[in-house]
Amino acid sequence: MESKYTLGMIGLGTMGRNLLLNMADNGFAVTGYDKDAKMITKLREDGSKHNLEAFASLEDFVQSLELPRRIMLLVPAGPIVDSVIQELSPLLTKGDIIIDSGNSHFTDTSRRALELSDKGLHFFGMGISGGEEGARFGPSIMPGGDKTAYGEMKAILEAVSAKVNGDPCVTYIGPGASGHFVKMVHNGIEYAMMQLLAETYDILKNALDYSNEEIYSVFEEWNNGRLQSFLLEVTRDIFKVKDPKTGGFLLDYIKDEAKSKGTGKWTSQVSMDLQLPIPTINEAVTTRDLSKYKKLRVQLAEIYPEQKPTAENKAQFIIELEQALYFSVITSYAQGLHLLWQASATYEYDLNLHEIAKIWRGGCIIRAELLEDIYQAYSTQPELEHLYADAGIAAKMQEILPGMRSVVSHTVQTGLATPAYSSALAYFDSLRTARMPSNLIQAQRDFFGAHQFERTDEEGTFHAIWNPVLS
Ligand SMILES: NC(=O)C1=CN([C@@H]2O[C@H](COP(=O)(O)OP(=O)(O)OC[C@H]3O[C@@H](n4cnc5c(N)ncnc54)[C@H](OP(=O)(O)O)[C@@H]3O)[C@@H](O)[C@H]2O)C=CC1
Ligand SMILES: O=C(CO)[C@H](O)[C@H](O)COP(=O)(O)O
Repeated sequence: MESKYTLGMIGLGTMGRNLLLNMADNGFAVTGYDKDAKMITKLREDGSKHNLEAFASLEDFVQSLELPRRIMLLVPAGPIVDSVIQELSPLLTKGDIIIDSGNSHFTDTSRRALELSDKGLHFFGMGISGGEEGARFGPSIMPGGDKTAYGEMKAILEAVSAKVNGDPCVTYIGPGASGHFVKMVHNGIEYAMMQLLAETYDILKNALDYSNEEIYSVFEEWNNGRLQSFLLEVTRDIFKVKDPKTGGFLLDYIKDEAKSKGTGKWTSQVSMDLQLPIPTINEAVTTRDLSKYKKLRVQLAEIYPEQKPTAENKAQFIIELEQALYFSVITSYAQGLHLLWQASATYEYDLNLHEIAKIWRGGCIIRAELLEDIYQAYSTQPELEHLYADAGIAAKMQEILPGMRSVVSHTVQTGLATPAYSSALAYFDSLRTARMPSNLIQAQRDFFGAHQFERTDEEGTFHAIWNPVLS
């Protein structure tokens, strides 16, 4: 068989099929393989219009590829990736490249890279964001790992990625599993923004008594300003979709129990391991989990009935709500980027935060107007530890802080649950506290467990006799 294809895709579902079509549109000769015969047929039908082929046999698929072979996986993350690699690797030649573009856990990626390098195969983990439309017309791409392999992929990735001001939304992220790590944190920020928008919907509906049409208009207006983002745009559009079955709004017929696939949870787990707090992202993960306790929530709603959280001055409240959302969105990015800052040092990823902000400006789910400011902040201060410390961001935070306090005060006073908003404010207030009450925690630990403490006026560790019974 003639080896004429530049890249082969395994997994022709939502992401794989669309990314392959994107590559074909960009002039690359590409081919696909899937264990599902329907997907092969579907791609073959597309193949008549594009420069691509699909194989039903893994052997034929592998033989059709030029050397070194570039094989991308877009199959469900987890054990399926291992089983595909196991089936595939005996068919490969030293120097071939496997690119895992799914949402794999970064520790799996580190392990797979080691296992495959023992066999002389290059492996790199690559995050892709943008969903179906992004994959088809231009995603944001986060490749990490083997730099030689990246060199072999660079031209294809730059061609298919989204572009902002002509710049491709792809960059070499760093060594090891850094690509998958950065994609995981991207998703953590995604969870926080989605939760904030859900809470905003709840506030507009319950504190302001807004209809779905009115909520659409508010989101439309905000999306024309500094809050412009892909997530606000799709959220806005949800408020005009009607249910063909009932004629009502589809949103009103969707169960209030949120699901997840794991990337948000992993972000929270890693942040705990690294002791780098990201409470707003954690709240977003936790609140999805809490939503599943529907029966308990219904029972407790009867025991603790809610008071009507109506806001008095609606015109003023809506201004403050826009400020509070902006404050919380800045905080979500700040937490994610702070986690990347810490991970870069701990895992020696050598991350370039300004490059990451740059490639998140287009194609991905968390693309937003704000990323332009974030990109500028990290461009001028590559060593910036925390976004809050940037002068431009600090000026914005100072201006919108009163609105943030006013909204959270209202929801707390009236019992409207806003876990992400509340945690964003508590995080901000803790981080801007020069002297925290943590001295008391240290005293408590030393009192009951002789865990020792450090003093403000002398180097060293100390233990005190707090309890005369033990003296
Ligand atoms: N959907 C999205 O918006 C995004 C998804 N991702 C990630 O991309 C990856 C793929 O997601 P997505 O495209 O949505 O998933 P899909 O389920 O739509 O597609 C996966 C495809 O892989 C096939 N497949 C499963 N096992 C094998 C195998 N052993 N050999 C060959 N093909 C196989 C599946 O077939 P079958 O259905 O018969 O099992 C299916 O056609 C996941 O890791 C996901 O988390 C990343 C960014 C965005
Ligand atoms: O990677 C993505 C976008 O960037 C996926 O759409 C995301 O994984 C969805 O996650 P979940 O199902 O946990 O909400």
